[in-house]
Amino acid sequence: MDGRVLGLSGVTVRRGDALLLDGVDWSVLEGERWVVLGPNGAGKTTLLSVAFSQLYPTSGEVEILGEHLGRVDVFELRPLIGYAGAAIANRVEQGTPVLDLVLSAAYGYLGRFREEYGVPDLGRARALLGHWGVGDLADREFHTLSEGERKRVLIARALMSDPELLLLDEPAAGLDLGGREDLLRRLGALARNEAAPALVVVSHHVEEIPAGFTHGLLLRGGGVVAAGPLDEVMTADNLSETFGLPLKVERDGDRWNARAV
Ligand SMILES: Nc1ncnc2c1ncn2[C@@H]1O[C@H](COP(=O)(O)OP(=O)(O)OP(=O)(O)O)[C@@H](O)[C@H]1O
Repeated sequence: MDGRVLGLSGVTVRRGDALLLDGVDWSVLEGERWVVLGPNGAGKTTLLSVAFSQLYPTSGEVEILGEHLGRVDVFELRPLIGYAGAAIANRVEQGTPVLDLVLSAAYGYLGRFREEYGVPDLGRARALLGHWGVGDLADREFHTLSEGERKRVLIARALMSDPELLLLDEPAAGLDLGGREDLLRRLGALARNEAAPALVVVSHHVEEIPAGFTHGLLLRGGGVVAAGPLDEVMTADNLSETFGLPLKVERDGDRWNARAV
């Protein structure tokens, strides 16, 4: 695998006349922690769907964990990739208990208790929920949880199969200030854990980049504006081009903020 967890080369996704991704080149190496930033409609979710082996590009090459998309059984590949986002949350059946949702991830499906789980699985699921601060919600129905609680449950679920690549689509969206800061603190701790998988987090806001993140990919109109180490990528010029307005960008310790000028 050469230390490369994800490799996209000339990846283009078309739907009718729409160009969702436009010749994207991108590599993620073991140990890297990436944020993907861009405005609404930039192609971030589309990019994550490709990285999760859920969407095949119209053209270009995709290598995930050393396997080439199109030449690998994606049902064997997907348990090695953790994914959390609205695409999962929206598909959870009404009445699904939190613990079942987390457990089912280890078997590559979504939802209800369908088979006998081993004691180690149960222990791991409860431990992950506890680690993400939602251990007391294990027996609640997923759809009765608050937005912040759901986000944390979905991250625990994404980690259940001990993935080598973790993809989080807008984990902080919809959270209040306290919920956002709590989640960013937990993601920061994950980022600093050397045993953690390679991380890719999608966001609209530079304020949501957790401490400890190393790289950034800026997307606009399906194309890459800039990609590389955060210090090189997070310039006012790059972010202004990405979001289509003049921005001032500041780094405050391990965190970033941006505002219009
Ligand atoms: N099936 C489709 N047919 C046509 N256009 C599509 C289709 N799916 C997505 N798009 C368009 O592709 C673009 C990229 O969508 P995508 O969801 O990847 O963007 P995004 O960066 O995640 O946006 P947001 O931040 O709003 O979630 C959008 O303009 C969207 O309307």
